[in-house]
Amino acid sequence: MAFLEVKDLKVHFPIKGGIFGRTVDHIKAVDGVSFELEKGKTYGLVGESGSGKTTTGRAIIGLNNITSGSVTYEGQDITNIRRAKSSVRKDIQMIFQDPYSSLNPKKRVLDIVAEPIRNFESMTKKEERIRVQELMELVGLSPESILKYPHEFSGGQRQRIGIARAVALKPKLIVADEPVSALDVSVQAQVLNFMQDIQKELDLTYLFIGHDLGVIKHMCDHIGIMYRGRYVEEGTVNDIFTNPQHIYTKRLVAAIPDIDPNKRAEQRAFRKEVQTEYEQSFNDYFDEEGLAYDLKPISDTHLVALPEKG
Ligand SMILES: Nc1ncnc2c1ncn2[C@@H]1O[C@H](COP(=O)(O)OP(=O)(O)OP(=O)(O)O)[C@@H](O)[C@H]1O
Repeated sequence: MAFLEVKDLKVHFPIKGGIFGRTVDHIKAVDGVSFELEKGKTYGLVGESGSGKTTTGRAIIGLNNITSGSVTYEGQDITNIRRAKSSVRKDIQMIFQDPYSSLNPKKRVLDIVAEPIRNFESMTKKEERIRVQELMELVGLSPESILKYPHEFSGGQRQRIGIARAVALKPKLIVADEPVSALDVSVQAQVLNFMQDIQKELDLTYLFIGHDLGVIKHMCDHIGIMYRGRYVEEGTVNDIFTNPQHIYTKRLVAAIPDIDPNKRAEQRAFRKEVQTEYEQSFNDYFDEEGLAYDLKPISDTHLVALPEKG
């Protein structure tokens, strides 16, 4: 049994129009996505802006309505997670992209981090304070800082507060939506390494949403590549980085900056080869609307749900 199974997930947003504000069309933000998460591992959802990654994560956690498909967590159907038992809702939490806007600037850290505790548990004020102080220590901030406001912290520290809030209820699964992309490059690695440390310490499973393949490679065991609401490819980190199949994935991999000076020539050659393949065979990979066709799976674990060509 998979820890989390997402099956043929669709999230369509209505587009209203006309004088009566009727639904005239839909944005197919997520249009048939399937994948499985293994306990204790990190699964990455990758794709360019607008490909549907965030909507997928938000739908799992109940922040977007699911149009069709299903989500199963430890064998229980949680497609409508807002109606699920509170023990399940406590188990799945989210870390948001931007620690500048996701923390209420008018609230003290104590109230920000205690919010999920107040929603789900009954603690005395004293117990709550002790719990938040412990969480501060866990994320590497001083227990006294619970009386400060978000603006008194740096970006990296703010994201640590976001992480403290996300782990306050001892969850098992965390949807991390681009948790470092709003941070200075110099602190990104610290926050990522910290996320890996607490993953081990708290036995967490991550659904890690990102567009930076360098970050994804560092964090993830398995990756799904999204393009316009669908999967184009899925596989282990090794599969995707050493043997990408779809031209879209190849282009993403080819675009990773050259860090290792010994591999620069190799990377340049790969980039050129990918560009030539892209120009020569666009019609083999995409239909007239620019939607990607399915390709042969790299491994048996592939769950690509795209139309067959032809
Ligand atoms: N609440 C909403 N109402 C209407 N359209 C939406 C809504 N949320 C997202 N969309 C649209 O759905 C599509 C997918 O958006 P989504 O944010 O999931 O992509 P993403 O891959 O996470 O991109 P980014 O990296 O920019 O966050 C986009 O076209 C977006 O404009």
